Amino acid sequence: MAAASTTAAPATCYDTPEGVDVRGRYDPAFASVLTRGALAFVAGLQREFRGAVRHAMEQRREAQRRYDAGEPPRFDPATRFVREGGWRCAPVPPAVADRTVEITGPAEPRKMVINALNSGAKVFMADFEDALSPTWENLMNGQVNLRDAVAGTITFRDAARGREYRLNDQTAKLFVRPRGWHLPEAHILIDGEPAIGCLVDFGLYFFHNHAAFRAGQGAGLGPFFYLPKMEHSREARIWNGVFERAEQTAGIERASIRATVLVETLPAVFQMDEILYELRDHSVGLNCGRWDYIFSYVKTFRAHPDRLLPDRALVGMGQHFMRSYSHLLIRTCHRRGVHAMGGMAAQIPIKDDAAANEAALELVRKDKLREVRAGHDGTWAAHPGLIPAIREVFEGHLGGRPNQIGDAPAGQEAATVTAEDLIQPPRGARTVDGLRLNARVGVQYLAAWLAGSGSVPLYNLMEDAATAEISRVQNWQWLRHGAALDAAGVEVRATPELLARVMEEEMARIQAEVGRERFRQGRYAEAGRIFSRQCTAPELDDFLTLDAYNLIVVHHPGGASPCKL
Ligand SMILES: CC(=O)SCCNC(=O)CCNC(=O)[C@H](O)C(C)(C)COP(=O)(O)OP(=O)(O)OC[C@H]1O[C@@H](n2cnc3c(N)ncnc32)[C@H](O)[C@@H]1OP(=O)(O)O
Ligand SMILES: O=CC(=O)O
Ligand SMILES: [Mg+2]
Repeated sequence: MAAASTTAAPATCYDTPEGVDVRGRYDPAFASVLTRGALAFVAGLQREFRGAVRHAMEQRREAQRRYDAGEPPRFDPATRFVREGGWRCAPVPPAVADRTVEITGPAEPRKMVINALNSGAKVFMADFEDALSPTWENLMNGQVNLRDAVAGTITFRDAARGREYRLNDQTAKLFVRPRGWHLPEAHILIDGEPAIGCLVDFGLYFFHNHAAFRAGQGAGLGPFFYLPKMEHSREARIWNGVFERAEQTAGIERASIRATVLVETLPAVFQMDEILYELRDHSVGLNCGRWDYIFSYVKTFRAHPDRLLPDRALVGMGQHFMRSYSHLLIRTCHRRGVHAMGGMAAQIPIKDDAAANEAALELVRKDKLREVRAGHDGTWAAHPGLIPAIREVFEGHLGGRPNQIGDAPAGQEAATVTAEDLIQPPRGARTVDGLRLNARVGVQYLAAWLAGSGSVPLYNLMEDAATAEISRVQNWQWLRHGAALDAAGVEVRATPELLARVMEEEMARIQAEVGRERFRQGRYAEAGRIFSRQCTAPELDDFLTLDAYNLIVVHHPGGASPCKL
């Protein structure tokens, strides 16, 4: 037997519990969050809840079969007692009573996390979802960033600009958004199956941060979360179970964890009371996730030619179905004593054109004024440069109060919102220019996502997975139903041949805009092929990011398993 070495060799693989295999690249920083204890916690969650998640995903498919057959989403007669009951959610945690402006952004890069926490917003929603491309590097760096942020030790040095980043004395409160239920985490296998992505995001973050968060940011409560893309209250029930299990494991009081659910699918708007009811001890409100909501409208009505959307740029909060959704959400939240959060205006600051910048800011102001007047308690900002204007609108309206949860409803409109209002088709023109813009934006977003960036500025707007999805499914819908499109006064049909021509021209335009070299080195050609295939697929892919996920999975033999051989 060889003599044992006196100096221990540095670890090069993860220390994993029974049944867990980590296939992502080894990195000592990642190993500091992928500890044996944390992985055992994630595995425990997966083992307890995987059956319920599988069932919920099957129920989504079953519901879609009904929508395809002509039955629209509706309020469930079986849960009328929940909608009509006089129950309320747990009181709002004092630490987050004021959520007038929430900045959002990906959990990686590190500099952005520091900027968001220092931005002057009340809350920072750190995103593992729409704004983050779920590469192994992004996810694990994101966990490291958040751990250091909660500890208050996060710093960053931008060597090229000679700039140091560190936290201010006053920072935003942290909410974390894990991925949706549908996304796997292929770099971590549990009992031979890919882990459920959101349980990895939630589990690692909760395990490492619950104590520091409650002692610091949460004033005894927390951690706080945003929960995306749910379609039914049974999915909220699973989250509630996950929270209870986490609280028990950590030995902290029940109802410590709090979460805001994004109402961003059409089926979920008919389930808002039921979702809040399932999470009533863990809830801190609902949010109007407008971009995924529009995406979901197309998905839900994919089989119905009488539900075609107009050009993407025309589907705003002014459309009747969107206004109805926002009013009903506000009324529902306030009846139950929690925040009704507004959504994201897509405009971002425009650096090189003062007039265009002022026009963009004015659109953001108008959007926020509509929200606060309707009764929203707070809203989202995509960029730190928007925060002063948004604060001014919200704080001006609220006059020093942290929220308007207890106010009388702003109008009668919400009291009379019907199922018909919620699904009324949006109005406006459908054009070949709209088809083109969808292609140009969809391809550039997908190229960025494949290269690791999940939120990008394109044509002076913020684009993320939710906005890009609208571009994809709208083109698919128009082609699927041979929509009549306006081309400078001439009507043309949306066909695969038209899309092929448009794609060729738009790919050339993208190359001209980004430059030949960047185009060649980027993943534009690959993104173009994927986007064309998705727009012409006989069956609509459920998610752009699910279809493309395999292209960003990188398995490393130096992960955990070889060390166990
Ligand atoms: C549909 C939904 O789900 S919406 C929610 C999900 N989407 C998002 O969260 C999008 C968030 N926003 C962003 O990612 C960015 O603002 C983008 C990609 C749109 C634009 O980013 P950039 O091109 O870097 O903007 P820009 O160059 O103007 O940035 C200026 C500074 O602001 C910082 N910044 C910009 N946006 C943010 C943000 N959301 N959070 C923190 N810092 C930010 C940049 O880091 C940069 O900092 P620096 O001066 O220290 O270098
Ligand atoms: O997540 C937010 C949305 O609009 O989608
Ligand atoms: Mg969304």
